[in-house]
Amino acid sequence: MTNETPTAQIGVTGLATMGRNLARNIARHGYVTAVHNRSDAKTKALVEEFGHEGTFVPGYSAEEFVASLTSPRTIIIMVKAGAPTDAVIDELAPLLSEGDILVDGGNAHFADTRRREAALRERGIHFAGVGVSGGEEGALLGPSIMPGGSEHAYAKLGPILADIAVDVDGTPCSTHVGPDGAGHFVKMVHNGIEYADMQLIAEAYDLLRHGLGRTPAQLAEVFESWNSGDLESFLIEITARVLRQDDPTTPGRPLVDVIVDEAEQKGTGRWTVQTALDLGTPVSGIAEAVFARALSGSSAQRKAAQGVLPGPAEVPADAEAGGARVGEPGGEEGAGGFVDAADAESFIDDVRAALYASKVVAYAQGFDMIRAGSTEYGWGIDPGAMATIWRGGCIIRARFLDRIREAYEKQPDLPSLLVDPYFADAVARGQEAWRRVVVQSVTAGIPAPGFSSSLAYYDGLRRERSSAALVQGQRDLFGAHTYRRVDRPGSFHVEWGGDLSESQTA
Ligand SMILES: NC(=O)C1=CN([C@@H]2O[C@H](COP(=O)(O)OP(=O)(O)OC[C@H]3O[C@@H](n4cnc5c(N)ncnc54)[C@H](OP(=O)(O)O)[C@@H]3O)[C@@H](O)[C@H]2O)C=CC1
Ligand SMILES: O=C(CO)[C@H](O)[C@H](O)COP(=O)(O)O
Repeated sequence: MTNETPTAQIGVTGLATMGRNLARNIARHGYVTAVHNRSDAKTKALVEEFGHEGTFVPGYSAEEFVASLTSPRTIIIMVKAGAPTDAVIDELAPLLSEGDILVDGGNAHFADTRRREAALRERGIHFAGVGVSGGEEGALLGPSIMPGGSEHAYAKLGPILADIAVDVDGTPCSTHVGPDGAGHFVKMVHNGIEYADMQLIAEAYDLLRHGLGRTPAQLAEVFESWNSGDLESFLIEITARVLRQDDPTTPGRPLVDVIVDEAEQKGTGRWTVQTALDLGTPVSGIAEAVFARALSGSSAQRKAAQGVLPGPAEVPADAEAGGARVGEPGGEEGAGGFVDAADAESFIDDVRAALYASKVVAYAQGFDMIRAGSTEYGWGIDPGAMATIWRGGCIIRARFLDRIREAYEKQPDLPSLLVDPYFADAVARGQEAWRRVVVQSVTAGIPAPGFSSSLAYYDGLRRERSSAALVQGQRDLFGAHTYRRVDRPGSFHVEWGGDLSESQTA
């Protein structure tokens, strides 16, 4: 324990990729920053390498770290989600006093945040679950921040977070989301949308590669051109960078062709889908993205199916392989694709339209889920404010978030983003192309679950009658589960095993 007078205005514990850069960002903004990590090496390295960037106060034990902070203390935890976060809270909480603010900036499950907030509130400690997005660079230069927790905690925390968040058009990408788990809930949905967006871009790439037989570097140009239109976004920008990159060990061989084609996941996309199932919100685009990652990783099943399950007979073998066999350079422009060279430009336009429309569906589903979560937990989340803070800093930052913000500003109770006049018109203009792309993907045997499920969702929303009437009839027949009628209120049942008369049950 140190006897020195505490000087640090804020502390960060957990100095790996995110915590280290977040601490540097805070210190660069003039805050005296206490830093601590379970193992000392990271603390020492931070102070040695970046000590000149601001005023850091290293703490080599939890006691020393806490003692270096002025009261009421504010501490940001930036460690692995789950048990490590609980371990850090358990170590810090006994050292804290009433009125101190403990912030979890990791990717915690919102239910854990609710539990932790309730437990710490009983001890007079304000616990704030804060979503942070932007990766390593964002943490340093300005992330998008989704703070949850009490108004009291936010009154102290808000100005610091606004200082370190990225700024778009004079507005910081940080705003109070709502109490207890609201911030981590919104961060989880952000990540679910991230999964969907990445899956859709990957499908667009797959279709273009196999449809046109172009090299990844040639496709990088397509994505670069898309990035100056309505698809402009961080994920499109980095897609072009990845596709342009050669294997550092073999110049001329595209990096994307030597990366193992099994997508990993830390869990936030899966949590989004699990939570959506509980809330009854159809986030089919996000679910397809999670399942596509799982299928990519089902190596035993994939290996067993290859060479056993046939693809479409009329598609040239070259197009199925897409000139993308590991170790081979990509095909020449127009060679080996399933699209005629003369139709290449219109195919590219169609894929762009399908990507845009599917992306609108993914965001529409994500925003529906935020509304459902907010209603369920009484958080009072403002969807337009979430679109505003996602415009910069985060992984899903995109030009069209401005349009989403405008849509919710005009109509805060918008039933679906898809019915906002701007998006309804944009999707309507692309829907024929979207349908053509889904048909082509099916015909060519190239899976595009994101494109096709988003289109099915769109059709499911817009059709006046759905096939669910038959499902209700089936449920009533086998289980007397009853159905509602279009022409009368109440619940009804048919005597299926008897005289087929209908009775009203409620
Ligand atoms: N990486 C990213 O792009 C993003 C990450 N996040 C989230 O931010 C948090 C930090 O992520 P990241 O920087 O990548 O680091 P990691 O998720 O890899 O976590 C490493 C840190 O956790 C600490 N830690 C692990 N177990 C324990 C434990 N039992 N007790 C105390 N400390 C422990 C490590 O300490 P030690 O050095 O001693 O091992 C280290 O400081 C995570 O919750 C992550 O999900 C959020 C947005 C983006
Ligand atoms: O939180 C993030 C960005 O906002 C991380 O990048 C995200 O956790 C990556 O997730 P996964 O490893 O599951 O793809």
